[in-house]
Amino acid sequence: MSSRTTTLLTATAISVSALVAYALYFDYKRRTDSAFRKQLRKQKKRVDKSLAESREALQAASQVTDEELREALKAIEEEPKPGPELRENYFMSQVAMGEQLAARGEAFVLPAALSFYRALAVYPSPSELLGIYQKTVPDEIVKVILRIINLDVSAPPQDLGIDEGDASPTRGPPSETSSQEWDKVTDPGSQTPVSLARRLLHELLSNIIISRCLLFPFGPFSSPRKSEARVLFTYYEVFPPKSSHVTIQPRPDVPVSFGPEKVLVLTEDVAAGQVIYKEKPMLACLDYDLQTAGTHCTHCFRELSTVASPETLTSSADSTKSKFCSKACLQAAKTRWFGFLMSMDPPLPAIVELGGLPVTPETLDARRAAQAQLVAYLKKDSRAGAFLVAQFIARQLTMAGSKDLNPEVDFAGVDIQEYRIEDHVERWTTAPISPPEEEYGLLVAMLKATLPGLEEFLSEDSHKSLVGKLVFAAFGVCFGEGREDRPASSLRPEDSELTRTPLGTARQVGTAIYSISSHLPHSCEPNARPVFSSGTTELEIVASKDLQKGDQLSIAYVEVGQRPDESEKDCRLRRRKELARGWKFACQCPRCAAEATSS
Ligand SMILES: C[S@+](CC[C@H](N)C(=O)[O-])C[C@H]1O[C@@H](n2cnc3c(N)ncnc32)[C@H](O)[C@@H]1O
Repeated sequence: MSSRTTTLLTATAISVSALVAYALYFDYKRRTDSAFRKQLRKQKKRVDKSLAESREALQAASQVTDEELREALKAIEEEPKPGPELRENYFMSQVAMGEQLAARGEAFVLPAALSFYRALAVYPSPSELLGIYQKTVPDEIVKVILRIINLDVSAPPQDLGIDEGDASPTRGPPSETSSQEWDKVTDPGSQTPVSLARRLLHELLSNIIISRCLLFPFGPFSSPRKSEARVLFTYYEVFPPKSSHVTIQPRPDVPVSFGPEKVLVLTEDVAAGQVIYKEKPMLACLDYDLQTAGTHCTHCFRELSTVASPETLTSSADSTKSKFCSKACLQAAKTRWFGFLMSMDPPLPAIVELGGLPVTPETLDARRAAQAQLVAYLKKDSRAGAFLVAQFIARQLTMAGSKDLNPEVDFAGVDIQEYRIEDHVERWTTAPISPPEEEYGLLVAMLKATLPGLEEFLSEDSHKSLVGKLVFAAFGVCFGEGREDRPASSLRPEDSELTRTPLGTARQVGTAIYSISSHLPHSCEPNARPVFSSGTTELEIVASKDLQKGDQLSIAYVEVGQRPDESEKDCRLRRRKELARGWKFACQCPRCAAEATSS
């Protein structure tokens, strides 16, 4: 027998005999000693009382009313607050206390939640800490913390006291947080911490929308802000994924090079007709006439006549009457953008409803009306830009608000957890276009009606810059040879939104944006073509001829073939006009150069 087994058996034997001995002694005393009996009765009363107290506390924790939480919140607000130098210690002690209370069981749910809340209120990056709580603190406590935050939302907005120009996200655990970050938690000139909910909302929005994309756009190979260095250094190493058989490279400085600053280069030989890579869209907007006709899936554009029973949202929740070809499409749209943009669902369900928008018939009506106006705007001259911008904002928020920060497996078909939609878009160049004035107002109204405060983060300039990025990267999704029945635009060609498609924008069913293919330049003599063979928005880039490793890929943004009634000169002129009007560039492709000298 091993010494360990012996020790265990000995220990068990001793405890069993000790228990038996104690039971015999206890029984003897109870029968013979009246003082012992009295003491026992007293003890029982004490135990009963404390049990009743715990039961009450337990009930109080699970049934704690908003009123009680509001009082607790008020009491916390009145507590003296630690100055900047003591804030970190205060944070540590509140987390430690929260952990101790949480370990004491259900009766301590409320006090534990209050301690965690106090810690959150002084932490420089509350949404990050909330994410940590969600992974490490018992669910019932997190629920109470979220309820307190929601109550906090109704507090009047205060000056956040955060320097927006330095709103870089604080990453890493609390110990890595710099002392400067701890200083940011307070209003300047006062010791009152700003409303936690406002700080959460502000942090979420400024980190994502403002600092990451709109106010500080930077070119793909230009010097990054410090906090973004890690992302920039590795971005082009992991994106595009190896399976796409292409890399993004700075344009080589050779005499016949044309167009964009960076190019897509093949990493292996491919034969004519071979699919080089496939990718799903980051954003997609069905043409208005098809959306209202209900003939195509709002998410993947699949024709619904090919589907047994399309899915719809309950009618009251969807002002657009959208239809989906499958539960998967309905779910994907709902969680990524549709829920935010086109439904009456809470805008940020996964974290907490930070908007503070009271849910009343009036606020719901206002939200519904703003959504309907935005959708109706699509009709006007078939403009998808405003809707794509709204989708882009919605996707950033829903991704950031999602509990597990799901990887973006839905586009480019790869797990690129580190790089989200904004990481791609911020690397794109902004085209010099001015969207119609009313567009900005419509977007602002929609954001305001969905998540009040959000509209402050979309300035006219940032809207313009986003439209310039998104519209210029847009592809026209065409099935087969394209459709014949797209309503004609009444606009001058230079004012219309054009999409990249060799079949012509007039033949598309909708507009979609792709992370890899946005980098494909135009050539009037392209070596690859976009194809939608699955009858959905999934894009395939197919080689038009045998290609070799190292070749730069190009596609035709417009119809490049010489029509029967056209001379070579006319064809050249038509292509160049369309490119200049639609994409504001003078085509410098080899064919244009060659034809310029021959004519
Ligand atoms: C594929 S690139 C843009 C890539 C990426 N979306 C970005 O913004 O960095 C498209 C841009 O490159 C330029 N471009 C593409 N093809 C061109 C061509 N044939 N001649 C001249 N410029 C071209 C135009 O400025 C066009 O808007």
